[in-house]
Amino acid sequence: MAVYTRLGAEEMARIIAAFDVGTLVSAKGIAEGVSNSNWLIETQCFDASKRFILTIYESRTEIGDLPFFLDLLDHLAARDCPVPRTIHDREGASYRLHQGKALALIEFLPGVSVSEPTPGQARAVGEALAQVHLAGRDFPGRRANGMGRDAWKQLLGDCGREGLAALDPGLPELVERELALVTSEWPAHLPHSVIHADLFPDNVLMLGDKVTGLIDFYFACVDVTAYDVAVTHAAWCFSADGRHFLPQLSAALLEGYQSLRPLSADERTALPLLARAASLRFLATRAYDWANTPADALVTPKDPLAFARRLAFYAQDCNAGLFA
Ligand SMILES: Nc1ncnc2c1ncn2[C@@H]1O[C@H](COP(=O)(O)OP(=O)(O)O)[C@@H](O)[C@H]1O
Ligand SMILES: N[C@@H](CCOP(=O)(O)O)C(=O)O
Repeated sequence: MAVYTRLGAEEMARIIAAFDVGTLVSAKGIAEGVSNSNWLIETQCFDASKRFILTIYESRTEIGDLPFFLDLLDHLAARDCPVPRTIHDREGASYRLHQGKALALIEFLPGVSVSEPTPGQARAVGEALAQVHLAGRDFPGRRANGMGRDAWKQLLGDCGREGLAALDPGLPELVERELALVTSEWPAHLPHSVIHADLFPDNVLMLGDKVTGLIDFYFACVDVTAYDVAVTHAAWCFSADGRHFLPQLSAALLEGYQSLRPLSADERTALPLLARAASLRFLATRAYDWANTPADALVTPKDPLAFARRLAFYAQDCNAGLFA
């Protein structure tokens, strides 16, 4: 469930009236998602019925970052990437403030998030990711990766050796070794670009093999481009529990990506390390949330060990050639 902010019907109608989208017909809270509050909004504009997503940004999204995220959506949409456009209000602003929180109205896109992707779907996601990387090249916005190496160190440090060992006795040693490795060998020389940084299946809307929407750009930033390929690989090419690597999905994802943006030899060489880094990043947030989510919270924390298993997989010598 992700509706943290309660809005009465009249209040919702006043919010929607600030946009030139017709009159409010219905507003349904959306259960999926964990970070922000989302509603599916239906309006009537002359004879046409229209749908939008209203998002109220909660504590994890900095208001100062919204121009980067929302301008990026408009930039990518204008270059035919399958991302939702932001609906600007009657004064031309991409977000508004409401009782101290920011809110935005976003184009509704059709499609569903798949939970057991096929190779055809993985290929399409690889293509869509490359499309974003290429279309983002002339985006002028800048945002550092707030969930980069320093953040992983902080989050994993906060968990402590005992906290990690409570999840799995071998975890402290694995984390210590891998954190030292990815920090000392981080390939800062590789090309940078705008990256999504969280392109999991639940952030991709699809109809059959077609990507109809890439959503949830709220970790987007400028970072090593191939790191985004590694994040997407870790997110899509394993069973959800991380126990099984799915080689057909891996081949299809990389093929789709490279059909639009071929990886350089240096990027391919760095991908095994970047995949270990990507696994650490999600292990870090999940381990932290596992220990720190209050028991009565309306959110189910995600399993950190699913990413510890991916990390152990990518770290095996026999898998170093995975991206060759
Ligand atoms: N533009 C959109 N079009 C259609 N559905 C959307 C759109 N944006 C979000 N959603 C729906 O809202 C849910 C939560 O959105 P998301 O941005 O992932 O929230 P959170 O940031 O809380 O994770 C998605 O799983 C999807 O069902
Ligand atoms: N994709 C991350 C969780 C990020 O949450 P989101 O709802 O904002 O996408 C994970 O799986 O750990």
